[in-house]
Amino acid sequence: MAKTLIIYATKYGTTETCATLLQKHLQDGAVLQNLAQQSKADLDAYDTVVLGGAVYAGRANGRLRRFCSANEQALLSKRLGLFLCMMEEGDGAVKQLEQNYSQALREKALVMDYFGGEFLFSKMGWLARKIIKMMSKGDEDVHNIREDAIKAFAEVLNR
Ligand SMILES: Cc1cc2nc3c(=O)[nH]c(=O)nc-3n(C[C@H](O)[C@H](O)[C@H](O)COP(=O)(O)O)c2cc1C
Repeated sequence: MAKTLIIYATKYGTTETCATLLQKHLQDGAVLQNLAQQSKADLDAYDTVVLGGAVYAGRANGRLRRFCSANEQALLSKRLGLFLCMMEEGDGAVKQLEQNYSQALREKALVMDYFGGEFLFSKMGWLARKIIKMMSKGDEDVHNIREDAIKAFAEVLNR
């Protein structure tokens, strides 16, 4: 039985890409769970749980936030990893992690990081496309996944 469960929420697919990259770097054969397909998890079956989602207008994916608050007690008994996808970097990204995961989860986490993000225009609805086009001053897809951070995150959990 795999010992690690990676639970994630995504709107445009980037968090899923990052979760899959993380799965490849984890040694014990982690299982992926998309909260849009299955919103409840059998946490008893795993000793390590990774939570991930993306930030939109300063807030993490609602499915992820709801899962974290509904399962906080169970999550606090696990080896825990927390990540978020976003375009912000540095201090801004650290602030998003602090604002979107509870203090209890952050204190319990063995590892917490941001994995970067992407703008994938073909996957956005018209409103998001319009807003992001204005913000990024262009309509070219942007790929900014921090693969080194994903690898380093996995290495902590592999110890
Ligand atoms: C409508 C919209 C709002 C966004 N707001 C933010 C934001 O406030 N801060 C940020 O760092 N990134 C923001 N992003 C970037 C997303 O976090 C990034 O596109 C991420 O890769 C999306 O992940 P997903 O494909 O898993 O949904 C936004 C993207 C969209 C489309």
